[in-house]
Amino acid sequence: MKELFETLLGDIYVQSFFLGLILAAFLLKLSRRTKQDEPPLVYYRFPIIGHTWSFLTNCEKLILESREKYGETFSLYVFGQIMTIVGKETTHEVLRKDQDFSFSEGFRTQIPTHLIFESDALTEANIKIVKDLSAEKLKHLISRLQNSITKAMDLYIGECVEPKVIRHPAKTMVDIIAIPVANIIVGEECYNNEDILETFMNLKFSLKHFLIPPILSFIHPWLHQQFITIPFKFGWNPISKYQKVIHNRIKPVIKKRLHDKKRLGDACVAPLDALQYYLDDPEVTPNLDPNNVNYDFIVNGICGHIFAAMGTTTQGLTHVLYDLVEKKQQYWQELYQEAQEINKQCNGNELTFDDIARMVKMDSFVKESLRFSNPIAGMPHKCISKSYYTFANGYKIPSGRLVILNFSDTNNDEELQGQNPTEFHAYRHLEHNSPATKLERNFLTFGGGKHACPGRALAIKEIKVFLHKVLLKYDVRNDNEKIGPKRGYLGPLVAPINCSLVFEKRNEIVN
Ligand code: HEM
Repeated sequence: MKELFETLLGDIYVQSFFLGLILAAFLLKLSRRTKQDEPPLVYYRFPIIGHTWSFLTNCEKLILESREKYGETFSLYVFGQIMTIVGKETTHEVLRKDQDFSFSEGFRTQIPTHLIFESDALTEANIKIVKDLSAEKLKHLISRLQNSITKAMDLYIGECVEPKVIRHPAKTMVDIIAIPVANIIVGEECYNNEDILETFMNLKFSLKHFLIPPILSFIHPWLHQQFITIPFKFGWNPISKYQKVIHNRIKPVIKKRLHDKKRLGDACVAPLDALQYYLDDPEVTPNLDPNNVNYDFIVNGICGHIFAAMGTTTQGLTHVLYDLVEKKQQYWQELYQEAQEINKQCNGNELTFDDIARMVKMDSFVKESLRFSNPIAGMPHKCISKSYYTFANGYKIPSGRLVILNFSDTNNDEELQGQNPTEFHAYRHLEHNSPATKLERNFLTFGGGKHACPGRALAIKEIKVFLHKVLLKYDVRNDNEKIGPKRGYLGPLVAPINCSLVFEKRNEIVN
């Protein structure tokens, strides 16, 4: 009895200690104020809740009104933490100063990818691979890219002699894009296996468990971080199933490639894909030992590529496709003519790199559509300066602060975008001779500075080739012309669109 009493008492001490801590954290939050030289903290009525509710339910209004009242740089209090929102003037300062702001650190506060498949060495290796594939080597990949896109379209859209309703276009785009991306990442020998393609299609979705509202951050953001990483402490890994698939498929390919290299020496022609970089490039895999290959490193590298490439490209492609269908009256015929001319010039044969470069109207349409698919505010960057950072506008923020880019401020600005910035004008970028891959102050889809997306040229080529083929082969319309796709936001993010599309084979004969 005495022992039980002592145990309970012990527990009570421990419980009171933690309760006390939580209470202290709450009280601290009640009196939370920013320092004088910090960006202004937008007024809020309810302590603790701060701006959380309006951030989730009407972010557009909150950001617009705060910007009008407090200026270009201001802070909000969301889910128990102060975050600083920067507008068009300061956005590029944040993107440029990679010593002071880190997107990967900011992203990790939402999804702890670093605990699953990332390490600094691997991230650097992957950036190098993508930069190389998406620039110099891209010319040599065009043929494979379009063959695999054609194959994927045949498989998931088909001939459509009779009208075919595609109920979940976003899912179909994932299925289609998985094929060319897998081809370029894991190579021709194994990309076509069903389990590999499923891995490319689904890996990203297995991380959705992390996208829970950070309720514990109301007490302290650290608690939410601890909470989402608890499962890892018990050995759980949401992508282990996919890591196994990749491991089993690439191991025999790697063994054969290394064997061929040993046997043939310089006469061995190295395949062109991301996988080969881990075997050939000392900057990617220093001290590769062919007799003791570090498969985990390569498998995790491939998971990193899938994570970076799949969701972004398919989301972009889905938006562009919906825009093409929605703005059919205005643009379809003109874009179809451009596609037809290019198709005639290449005699209906494979498109070359230059043919794709000639799709200038399509390129501008894609860029405008990607601009319109931007969130209201996003790309959280964590301030990683030693103690604080002073913006060019004089405001100071402490290290650890999350800085969010106000995309609307850039996208709605007439000086940056030209006339009527909030209206969809497909050829706005063509008029300024600004291709979709070009990073400029007025286009934030691919970020900017040293860490700007290195895969953008590849992604844009995939999207353009796919749409070129769609224009030539099909007529596409909304399943329900009257309703059309519903567009909106989920908090600051663009809500996924879902509206069935009908594909029907075109009557005109191409060529
Ligand atoms: C439409 C498609 C895509 C979009 C919208 C997109 C967007 C982005 C953005 C916003 C960033 C962060 C940029 C920054 O920090 O300033 C990024 C980084 C990155 N992206 Fe993409 N991306 C796309 C496609 C791809 C593809 C196809 C690949 C790979 C094949 C890729 C690989 C990467 C990598 C490796 C990084 C990290 C770069 C770094 O930290 O230095 N992306 N992407």
